[in-house]
Amino acid sequence: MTDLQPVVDEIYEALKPRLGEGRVADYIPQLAHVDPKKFGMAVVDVEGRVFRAGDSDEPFSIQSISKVFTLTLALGKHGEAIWNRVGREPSGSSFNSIVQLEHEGGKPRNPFINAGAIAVSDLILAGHTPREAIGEIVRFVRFLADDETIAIDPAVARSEQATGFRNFALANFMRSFGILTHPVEHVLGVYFHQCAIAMTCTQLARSGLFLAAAGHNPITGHLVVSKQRARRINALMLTCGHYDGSGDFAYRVGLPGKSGVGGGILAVAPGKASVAVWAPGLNENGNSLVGSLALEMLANRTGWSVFGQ
Ligand SMILES: NC(=O)CC[C@H](N)C(=O)O
Repeated sequence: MTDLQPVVDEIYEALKPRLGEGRVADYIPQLAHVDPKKFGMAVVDVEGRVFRAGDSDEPFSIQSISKVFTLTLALGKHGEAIWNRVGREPSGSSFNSIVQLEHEGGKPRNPFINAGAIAVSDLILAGHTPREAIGEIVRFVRFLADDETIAIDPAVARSEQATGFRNFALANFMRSFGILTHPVEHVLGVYFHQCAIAMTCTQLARSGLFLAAAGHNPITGHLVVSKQRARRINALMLTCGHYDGSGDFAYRVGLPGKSGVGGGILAVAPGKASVAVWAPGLNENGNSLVGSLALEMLANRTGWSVFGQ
C-alpha cells in the first residue's frame, strides 16, 4: 500500500487555519477545559503501518466512540439477542433525544445514540457488578489496541455523573418499560465510565483495525469477531454513527464512522485502514467539525469511500 504520510501531512497543513472552529461540548464541564485548537490524526493500515499528524499521541475523552467497543462486547456475550433491547435503524434525532422512546416501547433506535448505548451497558452488566463490567470494558479496549496503558479519566467520569441529568432521564424512562433490568445508578455508572476512557488517535486507530480487517487484528493476529460481525458493525457505524448527521457524513466521507462529543471520530476503510481524528470543536449535530473535514479530505485523496472512487 502507498505511503500515506504526505497525505496526512498535507491534510494537517490545509486545516491549520481552521483549527478552533466549532463549539467544544460544555454540557460535561470537564470537557469544556480542552484546548479547542487541538488536532490529531492517525491512520493505521491493514499492514500495521501508522501515519500520523498533529497531537496524535495526546489522550482525549473518547466519549461515544466507546459505543462501538461496548456493542462489540455485548454481541460477543449475547449474540443477536441484543436486538430485542435495541434497534438498528438511524434515529434522525440528536444523540441524547428521548422522543422516540415513548412511542416505541422504550426501545432505543440503535446502539450508538445515548439511549441505545445505555441499553447496551445494561446487557454488559448482566451477572456482574458495575466495577467488574467497567473493568471488562477497559480490558477489552486494551486488548483491541494492544496497549495496557489505556485508562479511564476519573475527573470526566465524575463530571458526567454529576451533570448527566438527561442520561438519568433516558435510563429511568427505559427502566419503566423494562428495557433496563439493573438499577439505573449501576447502568449509568458503567455508561459514564466507558465514555470517560481516554485514548490517543494512534491507540484509537489501532483499536478499530479489526473492523477494517474482516474481524481480526493484523498486528497482533488476534481474531476479535467473525467477518460477518465486522461487516455488520461497520454497517451500523455508517448508518447511525453520527446521529442525525449520519447521512451528511456518508455523503461527504463515505466511510463507517463513530463520533464522540470529545471531538474524536473513528472511521473504518474496509480492507484498507482504520483512522482516528481529534478536533474538539463540534458542529450542530455534535460531531467534530474539523475532524469531519479531515476525513473528507482523506477519503477524497485515497478514493476509500465505500460507495466508489
Ligand atoms: N455524543 C456523545 O459523545 C455523548 C456521550 C456523553 N457521555 C453523553 O452521554 O452525553
